[in-house]
This record gives sequence, C-alpha cells and structure tokens, in this order.
Amino acid sequence: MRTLILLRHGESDWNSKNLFTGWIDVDLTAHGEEQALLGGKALAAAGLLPTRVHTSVLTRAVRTGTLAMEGAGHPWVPTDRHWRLNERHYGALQGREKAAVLREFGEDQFHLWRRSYDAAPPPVAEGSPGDVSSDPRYSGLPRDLLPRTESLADVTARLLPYWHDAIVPDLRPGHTVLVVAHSNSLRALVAHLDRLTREELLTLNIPTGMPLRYDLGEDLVPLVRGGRYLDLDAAAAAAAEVADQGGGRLGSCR
Ligand SMILES: O=C(O)[C@@H](CO)OP(=O)(O)O
Repeated sequence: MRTLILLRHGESDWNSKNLFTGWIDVDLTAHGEEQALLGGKALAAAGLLPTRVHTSVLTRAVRTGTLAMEGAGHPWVPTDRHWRLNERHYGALQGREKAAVLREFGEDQFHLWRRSYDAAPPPVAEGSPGDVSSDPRYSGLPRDLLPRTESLADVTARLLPYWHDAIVPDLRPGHTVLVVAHSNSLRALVAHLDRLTREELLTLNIPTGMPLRYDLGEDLVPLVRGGRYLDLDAAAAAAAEVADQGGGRLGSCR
C-alpha cells in the first residue's frame, strides 16, 4: 500500500475576499497560516508523516507546505516545487469578485467556469497582470506552455506529466507523499485517481487546509474511492462553503 496526502493551501488573502485567484500570487491570511500548521499537526497526530513533499510554485502553497511540515515536526523533509501543480489559470476572471461574476454572467455560466471539465474563462490580455510571461519563476519555460486561461481539461493535461514523472516515482518505493496544491489542480488529480465522471466533477469541492488521505494499491488505484479527510465533518462543512462562494450551488464533499 502507498499513502498519498493531498492538501489544499490554507486560506489566502483573496479566498477571504472571495476573489478569483488562479495564477495571481497572493499570500496566506493569518487564518490560512494557522490552518497549515494545524493540518501538519493533524498529520503527525494520525501517525502520517510525509517523507516527500511536492508543492506548486505559488506562494500560498509553498508556505502551506513549509508550515504543515513544521506543524508535523519534520520541517526538513525533501520538497520539490513545480508550476504543473499551480492553480488553474482563471483567465480574465482573476482578480474579479465571484459574486459580481455570478451577477454579470448568470449562475449557469458561473458554475460552468468554476466546476465543469471543458469550459475556460476568456483569456487574459498580453501585458495584463494575469500574463505571467515576464514572471521570473517561469523564465525557463517555452512561452507556449504558459497559459492565459485554462479549463480543468487543460489543467489535467499539464498536471498529469508531473504526477507520472515526479510523484509516482516517490510513491512506488514506499514514500508517504504530501502534495500541497490548489482547489482546481487537486480537483484534476482527484478526478484522475478516482476516475470521476464529468457529473461527479461538477460537485467536487476541496476545502482549504484539510489533509485528504489516499491509500493506494500497487496499481495506484485508491483503496477507498474519494480518499478520507482526517476530519470528515469539518471538511464536509468547509467544502460546502467553497461550493457556495459567490452565491453558487451544488455544494458537496466527496
Ligand atoms: O479563485 C481560484 O483560483 C479558485 C480557488 O480559490 O477558485 P474556485 O474554488 O472558485 O475554483
């Protein structure tokens, strides 16, 4: 058996303001820092000590990984960071208030953009704050890899090479692997692990700062579909809040 732990970063500044965030590099709130520390403490209390950590290159996930491993009492665990674990690029929605987007475009379009597999928001314009081509953390990458918007299908396509090339090779020899990422990069990973249908994906919401444990068989198929949050009740309540952001619908936590 292999153990994989998924952790969405703690509450960010823009989570607390209900703004679409995507690749905008906002930091954690004080509450988000505390969530990250507590998440790590919960891992240690459950006897789940990661021996490898993978995070995105966005500050909120980087800092959550560091704080969680401090909380777990093992701050020294080797950590890799990769842009392929970044949040979905939310295109022209980045920086906009979720409630305002819902009012302007209606509930159906709002929900398609947030939770469907195929819909991508309008792209950001070149030179706008959402255009990351001059961000030094992406400087070695071919420009055509850098998104201006993404659907969940696009996220899946750029995330899975990292899963196969970096995370699976840590899982195979028996490491307990912690992946610290984002609402939608983790939705893409969960959809892959659990072979979610598109309908199931519509109602999948991942709360901030709550460790989700997957025990995987030799074939890396989850022994329990959907994994198991360390604190099931708190995770269900927090996932319902994520679903409701902006006044949306279809809250659920699998
Ligand atoms: O704005 C975002 O980048 C994400 C996560 O905060 O939002 P949502 O959960 O609505 O996909």
